[in-house]
Amino acid sequence: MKFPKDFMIGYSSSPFQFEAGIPGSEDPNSDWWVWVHDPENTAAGLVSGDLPENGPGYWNLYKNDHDLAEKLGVNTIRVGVEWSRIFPKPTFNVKVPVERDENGSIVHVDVDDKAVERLDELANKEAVNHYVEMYKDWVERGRKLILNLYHWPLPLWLHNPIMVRRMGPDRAPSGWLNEESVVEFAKYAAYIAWKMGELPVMWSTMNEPNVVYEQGYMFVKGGFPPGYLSFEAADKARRNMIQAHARAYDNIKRFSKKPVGLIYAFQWFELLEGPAEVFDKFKSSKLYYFTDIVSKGSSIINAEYRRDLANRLDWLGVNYYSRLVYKIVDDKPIILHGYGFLCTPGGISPAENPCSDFGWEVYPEGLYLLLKELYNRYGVDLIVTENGVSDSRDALRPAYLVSHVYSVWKAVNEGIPVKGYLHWSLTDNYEWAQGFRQKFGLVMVDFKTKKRYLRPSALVFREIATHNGIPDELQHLTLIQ
Ligand SMILES: OC[C@@H]1[C@@H](O)[C@H](O)[C@@H](O)c2[nH]c(CCc3ccccc3)c[n+]21
Repeated sequence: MKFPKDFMIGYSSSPFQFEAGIPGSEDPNSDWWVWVHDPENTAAGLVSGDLPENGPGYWNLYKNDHDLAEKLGVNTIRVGVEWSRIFPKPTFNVKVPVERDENGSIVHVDVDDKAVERLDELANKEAVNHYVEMYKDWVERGRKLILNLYHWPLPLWLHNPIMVRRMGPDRAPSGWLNEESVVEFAKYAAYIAWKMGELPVMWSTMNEPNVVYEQGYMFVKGGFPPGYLSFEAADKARRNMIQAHARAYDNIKRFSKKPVGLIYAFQWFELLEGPAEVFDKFKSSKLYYFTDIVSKGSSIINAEYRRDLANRLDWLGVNYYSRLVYKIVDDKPIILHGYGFLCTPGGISPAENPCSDFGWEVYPEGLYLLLKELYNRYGVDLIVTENGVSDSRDALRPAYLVSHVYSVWKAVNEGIPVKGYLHWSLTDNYEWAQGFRQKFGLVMVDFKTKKRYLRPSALVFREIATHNGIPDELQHLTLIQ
């Protein structure tokens, strides 16, 4: 079972979860930083109390991890740049032309050469140069880099989550709830494309915008900032993030010819029983809303076509971990516990699939079904930009890895243009509100010594990467045929 010769195999990471760990690498200027250090959040059990400054230390140890990645046969990594490191101070004063339509939507932001030069004066040059140094180290090994501009933290001057939680979004810097975030994001995106355009083979504007507004304003028990329950706020954040993606897309294109995509949190939505047409409508409105709009310009809910939002998806990053299982009762979708993300940690689902330490059901079939559905819906190149399992004993991961790679291979073999498989992740890292208790690494990290240790799955991964597919002698591990 071989992939095409230029197939991308590797891992994904994010700045906030991997960079800090060695003294001097801290970035205290983001909403997530203050959020996980907030004593009230810790006392309330919203966050774990673990701190990112005790993390894997990629900011300083990047050469070691790149060496390790090479040894494991990695040819591509998806990484990020932290907005709050680049612009620790507000960029509002760099004025750029903004055009609105009759409804006040931001349809155009024009960040030109003069504007990026002025942003360059505001930028934290030490951070900029360090990112260039880190990522050049990888690219100069003749390997590929995919650069994602936003993976959840916002600069404090844009979003103060403690103030929002205490005083409400109208009397605090409210992040994605405020339309100015659209303009500031477009400026930040343009600046990075101008400054680092030579490094990546492809761009992504955002990682999982849906998780940011769902966890921040709806499922507020998950411990995401600002933990402010409001469906209206979730809607507003979603609207602004859609616009921010589109305006960033336009401005990256001014400074770079590389493809610009979006990395999104998908689950396989499975219907156990009930009318399929009701379920498909539900899926379109829930799962495909954001990507429908940035590819087709409209969605099942927003039928009004937005030319300024359409055709802004050169490629689609698919983050897949598990499924969500529903039944339809009186035309209403009811989610079934025990399956998918609602499984019991360390338990077994009703379908007899094992569940991870995080309580996520192992369901590799879902990745194949999802890739097929996404290609039929959007017709763009796909990359599995995240897939992995929280598994401290490495008991599930060998079969999890081979089975999901098999699902990708099956899709590729049917002509679906999946261009890569990036595992989540190379090393253990800081799992947001969960801190260090979830272990997603192929490689274990001793967070006291920062030493890295290969889990057995790292060797399984190496066999797959160096073989560029699943070697015959590993096919017994796949849970699916
Ligand atoms: O939870 C593992 C990883 C995170 O470490 C990544 O930063 C994030 O991109 C990511 N997304 C998902 C799937 C969606 C999800 C997010 C948060 C909580 C539960 C599910 C899993 N993960």
